[in-house]
Amino acid sequence: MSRAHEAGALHAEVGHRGPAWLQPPEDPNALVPSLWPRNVTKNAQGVLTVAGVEVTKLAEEFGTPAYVVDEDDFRARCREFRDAFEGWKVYYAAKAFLCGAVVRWVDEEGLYLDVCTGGELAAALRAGFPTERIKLHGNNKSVAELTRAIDVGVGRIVIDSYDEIDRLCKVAADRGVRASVLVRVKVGVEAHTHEYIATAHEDQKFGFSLAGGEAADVIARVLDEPALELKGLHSHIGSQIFDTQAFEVAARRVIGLHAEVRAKHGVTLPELCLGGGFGIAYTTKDDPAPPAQLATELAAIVEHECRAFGVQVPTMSIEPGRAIAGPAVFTLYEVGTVKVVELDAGASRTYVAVDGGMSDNIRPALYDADYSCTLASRRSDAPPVLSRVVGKHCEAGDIVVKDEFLPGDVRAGDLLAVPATGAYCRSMASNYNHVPRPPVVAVRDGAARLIVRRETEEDLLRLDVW
Ligand SMILES: Cc1ncc(COP(=O)(O)O)c(C=O)c1O
Ligand SMILES: N[C@@H](CCCC[NH3+])C(=O)O
Repeated sequence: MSRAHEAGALHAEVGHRGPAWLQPPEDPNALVPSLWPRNVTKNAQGVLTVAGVEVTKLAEEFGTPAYVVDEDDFRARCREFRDAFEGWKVYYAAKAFLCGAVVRWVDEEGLYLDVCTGGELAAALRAGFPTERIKLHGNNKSVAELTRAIDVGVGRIVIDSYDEIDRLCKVAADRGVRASVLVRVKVGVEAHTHEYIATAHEDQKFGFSLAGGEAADVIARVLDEPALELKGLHSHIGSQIFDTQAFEVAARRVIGLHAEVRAKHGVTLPELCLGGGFGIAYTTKDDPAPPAQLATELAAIVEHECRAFGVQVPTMSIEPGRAIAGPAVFTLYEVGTVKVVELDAGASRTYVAVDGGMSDNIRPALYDADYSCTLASRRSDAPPVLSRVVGKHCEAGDIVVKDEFLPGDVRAGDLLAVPATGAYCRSMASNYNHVPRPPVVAVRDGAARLIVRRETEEDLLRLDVW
C-alpha cells in the first residue's frame, strides 16, 4: 500500500471531508456526465475516451498538458443556442476561447461573433469570418482598432466611453461612412457571481450608468452624431450567472430606457442585446439551465417588459462565450509528484502535482473557482482520498482543483483530466515561470488533430533581444 493510500484511510478516520457539497463518490472511476463533453466516456480499463479516442493515445501523440476539445460537443452547443434563440442573433463571445478552427466552427454553425480587441478581430479576419456578423466590444478601443473595424466593415461597434465617441466619429467621418453602434448601459444589477466577473454594478469600468442619467445623455449625443447610427442598447451583467432574476431586472431597466428613447426622441431603436454570462457546471454543485430553457425564460421576460412599456420587441441578441466553449473541453495533465501533508488534529491532505497549473488555468487563483477531475489513464480500486491537484509553478496558490476525491493510489505517470476548461483557460493562459502554453487538440469521429500547437522553448525566447 502506498503512503498516499495509507493517508486515504487516515482521512476517512478523522472525517476530513472537504467542502460540504463534495461527497465521496460511490465509484471514483465513474464520470459525472453533466461535467463532461457529450462524447466523453471511460472504457472498461478506466481510460477516458473522447469521440472514440483514448486519452492515453492523445498524451502519447500530443504530450501533456493539453486542452482537448470535443468538436461535436462545441458545435452542438452552438446549434443549441442558435435553434433555441430562433429569431435572435447569437454572438459567440470570442474571449472565452478563440483560434482559427473555432472561428470557422462558429461561422459554419451560423452564429455571429463578438470580439473585444484588435487581436481577436485579427483572428476572426484571418479565418475569414464574415465581417458584417462581427461585433466589436471593448472599454478602451484604440484609434487603430476602431479604424480597422471600420475599414473591414464590422457589423456593430459597442460604444463604452465618451472618449470613444470622439475617436469613432473622427474615424468614420474621415472615411465618409456611418458606423452602426450600440450603447453599453450599466444597469446597476448586482449579479450573483465573483466580484471580478460582475459587470453591471455601478462601481466598475464598463458602460454608461443608467441611474445617474449618463446613459440617456450619451444616447442623445450619439443620435446627434451624423457619423454614428444608433442601432440599440446593450447590457451585459457579468459571467457565470445562474439566476434569471438578474437578467430580468437588467432587461426591465434596459427596456425602460429603450422606451424612454422612443418617448423623448421619437426614435424606435431596432435592436437590443442582453449580453452573455450564462453559467456552466464546473462541479456537482453547479446546475445550469439548458439553452432551450434560457431562451424560453428570456423571451418571456423581454415580451413581458416590452408589453409593460408599450414598445415592440426589438431584434434581440445574446453573447454566450463560456456556455459554448467551457463544457466542450477538458485539460489532460500528467501527475509528477504526490505528497501527503499533515494538517491539524491528525488530518492530512494529499497534494497531487501535475505538469501544468496556473499558467494554463488561472481561474482558481483569480476567482477562487472550483473544478473537478478524474483519473484518466486507468481504473483504480483504491479507496478515494480527498486530494488537492496543484501545478508546477512557484506559487502556493497554484491550485488546479482545490478539493476532489481521487483514488488513493494516484501516482507519478498517471493522467488526470479536468473538465469544463474550454472557457477562459487557454484564452487567459500565461507563460509564468517560462512554461510554454499547452496545445489545443480537437477530436471528432475517432480522429484527433491539433488546432493550436504547443508553444516551444524557442517561442518563449523569441521575443527577447539577445
Ligand atoms: C460584453 C460581454 N459579452 C459577452 C461576454 C461573455 O460572457 P460569458 O462567457 O460568461 O457568456 C462577456 C464576458 O463576460 C462580455 O464582457
Ligand atoms: N474571465 C472570466 C470571465 C470574464 C469574461 C469577460 N467579461 C472568467 O474566467 O470567468
